[in-house]
Amino acid sequence: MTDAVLAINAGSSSLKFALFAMSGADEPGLLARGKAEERDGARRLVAHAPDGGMLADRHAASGEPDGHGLVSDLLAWSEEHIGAGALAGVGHRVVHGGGLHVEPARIDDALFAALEALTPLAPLHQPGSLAPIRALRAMRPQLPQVACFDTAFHHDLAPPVSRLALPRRYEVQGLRRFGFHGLSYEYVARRLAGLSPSLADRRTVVAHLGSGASLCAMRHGRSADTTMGFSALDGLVMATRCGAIDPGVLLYLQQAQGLSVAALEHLLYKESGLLGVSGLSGDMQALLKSDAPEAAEAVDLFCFSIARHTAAMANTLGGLECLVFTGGIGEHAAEIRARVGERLGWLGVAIDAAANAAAAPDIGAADSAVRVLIIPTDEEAVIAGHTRDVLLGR
Ligand SMILES: Nc1ncnc2c1ncn2[C@@H]1O[C@H](COP(=O)(O)OP(=O)(O)O)[C@@H](O)[C@H]1O
Ligand SMILES: CC(=O)OP(=O)(O)O
Ligand SMILES: [Mg+2]
Repeated sequence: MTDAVLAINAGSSSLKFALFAMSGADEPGLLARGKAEERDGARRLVAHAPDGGMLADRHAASGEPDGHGLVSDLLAWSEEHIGAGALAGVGHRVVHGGGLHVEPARIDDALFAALEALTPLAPLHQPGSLAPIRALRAMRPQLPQVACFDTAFHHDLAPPVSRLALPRRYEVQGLRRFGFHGLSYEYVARRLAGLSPSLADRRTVVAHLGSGASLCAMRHGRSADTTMGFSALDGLVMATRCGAIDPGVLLYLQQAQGLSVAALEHLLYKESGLLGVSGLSGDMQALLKSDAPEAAEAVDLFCFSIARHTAAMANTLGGLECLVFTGGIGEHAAEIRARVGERLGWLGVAIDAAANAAAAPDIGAADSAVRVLIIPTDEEAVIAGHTRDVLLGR
């Protein structure tokens, strides 16, 4: 087996991963893809071959005192699969790179400490990004690890897009809008360019709709604007996050209702969004199946929020010529795509019902002024490509 890289995309409760061959080609070759998660006192690792065939479905009882269980399961399985000694390095999605970390970089003590210091900026994500890095540093100090930043794709956003309307002294301290989901947007930008250069030059809004959700106003393969800002709370309504909210609400909850900072953080990141409005679930599939009126209202607010912010992104671009859906909801929820498309009819969006139901790559109606595409994202492929390049020194 040739040398391989392991790409880790860690979330708050699960860890998506993929193994890629370290070929010299532009796109590293996929060897396996899977998920490791820990819930209800048990760990589970599932891996699939590129053709979808099952490679592993392993279960273990929780109880690693150092919390390294998922990572040691993953390392053990990876090395069994590709052969001992064949793992050249591990790449990670690191949600926050702050203003300083843009290029993918080999992780040393100094970089790890710098990324830990950014935790308050992404309290839901940064600990999840750093936990597998910490575990692997302890288990395999010699194994090269590379950080790839979700903020990087948006790093050259400039005022007014990047600016918060706060006193200047805060901007001097580094408070600005950063933007996230950059590895996904980088993948989509590459795919658009691969489809045709003229497509990449269109004024495009990419809707990354997963548990976290954001939009990117994109043109010529670059970010022109995005709905997430200083933190991953801003913009769209999400699974458990509120999205854009009147800051006066936060003052009211603290002043009039006595909510602590910790309680407020929990409310905004974990109890709001689709979960908060439905009172049932933050999972779109569950909400679409539910008969409860609150579930329908949560879905309606989600679609409204996407359309409202798409209009704002179109404003930044000076028009809308292409709309791309990606992420778990964007790729799989035809009803959400249809409802967003209906709301955006005034901007020239028209979705073909049959193409949409079939999740075709191109779902725009024949008379749509806007191209409408579904592009399944692959953050792990982007991580693997960057990791290989860093390891090869290019
Ligand atoms: N067939 C489907 N229909 C509707 N929603 C779906 C479908 N498949 C996945 N989803 C939704 O996609 C979301 C997860 O998206 P994903 O991009 O995997 O999330 P994450 O941010 O955790 O990576 C969930 O809300 C899930 O219900
Ligand atoms: C940045 C972010 O929101 O990530 P996720 O979608 O994985 O929650
Ligand atoms: Mg995601």
